[in-house]
Amino acid sequence: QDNWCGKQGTRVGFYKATCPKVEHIVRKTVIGYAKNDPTVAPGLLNMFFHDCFVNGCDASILLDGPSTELTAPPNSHLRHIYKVIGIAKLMLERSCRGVVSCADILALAARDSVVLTGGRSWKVPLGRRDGLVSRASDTANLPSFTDSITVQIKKFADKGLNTQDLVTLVGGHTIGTTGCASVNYRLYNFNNTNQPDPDINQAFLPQLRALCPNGGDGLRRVALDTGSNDSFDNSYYENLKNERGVLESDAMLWKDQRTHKFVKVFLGTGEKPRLRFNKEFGRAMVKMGNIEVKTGSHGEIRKLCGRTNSELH
Ligand code: HEM
Ligand SMILES: [Ca+2]
Ligand SMILES: [Ca+2]
Repeated sequence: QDNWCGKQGTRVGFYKATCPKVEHIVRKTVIGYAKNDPTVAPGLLNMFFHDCFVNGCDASILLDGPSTELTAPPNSHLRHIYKVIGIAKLMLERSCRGVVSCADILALAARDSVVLTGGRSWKVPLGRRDGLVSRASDTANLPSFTDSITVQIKKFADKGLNTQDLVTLVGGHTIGTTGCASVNYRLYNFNNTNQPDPDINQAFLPQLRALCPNGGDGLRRVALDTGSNDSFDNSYYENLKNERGVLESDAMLWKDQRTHKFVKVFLGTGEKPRLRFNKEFGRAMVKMGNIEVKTGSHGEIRKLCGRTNSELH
């Protein structure tokens, strides 16, 4: 635990003197890719989460090579997202060589992705340094779509995030898709009952079955927020309420009192305090973005996001 510094490691405006164009360059790059490919914005957001939860927000997810995090199953749908960060890094090396970390580029790109899909912006504290290790096996502790609420709460608590942060951050599922492989088991033979998961809305079930046919291709993608997967809005929570959550871990948020109350708050029907999802999301992202951040003399500023500097010699 001594190779990272805690919460105060990052700050807004970290590159103000050394690379004033950093935000502009990252945003332009993200826009350039996202306008031709709807998987880019959700991919970048998902990638930032998977980076922060494994060895902290240190771009470990971007290191390439055999048995790195990127080769692990939870990240297999993110491989093509790597090039967006790679290009932004190339442009930044031209303007301000050796200054901006890949971890910070990913933090900015995740924010830009939310804004591009209609979410509210926030200021991103910067100053993360890039990590030196990336192991596929370390991704085993990422939250899974079959995790109970108790396990979900525990995994977030282990990273300093509370239950409200959990419900807020999983709201990232308002954009993007999942592979049918993470859904099929709910649709046809749930827990060896030969029946679907009873917590799926009866009218929604045939819709979902049509998208993920029995025995069909597990790589087929379906929206996580049905009807609104390209828009960063409240609809995800409406779907949870209507038993139209696609992942089992999402559907459980509505069933369990510990998380139910926060879903209700975002639907405007909960107890006080009244919180708005679009505002709370940015706040929770800043918190997630500070997980086990490396600063000072820890880590390095990579020259290429896919390789540690020592690998380049
Ligand atoms: C309990 C916590 C969570 C679980 C169990 C979970 C699970 C999943 C799963 C199974 C997928 C589909 C992946 C695939 O098909 O390969 C997914 C996608 C996604 N997740 Fe999560 N997730 C969680 C939290 C989060 C958080 C905190 C964020 C961001 C703040 C996030 C953002 C996303 C996004 C944007 C996608 C869509 C990716 C794409 O379209 O490429 N998730 N998640
Ligand atoms: Ca990491
Ligand atoms: Ca949505």
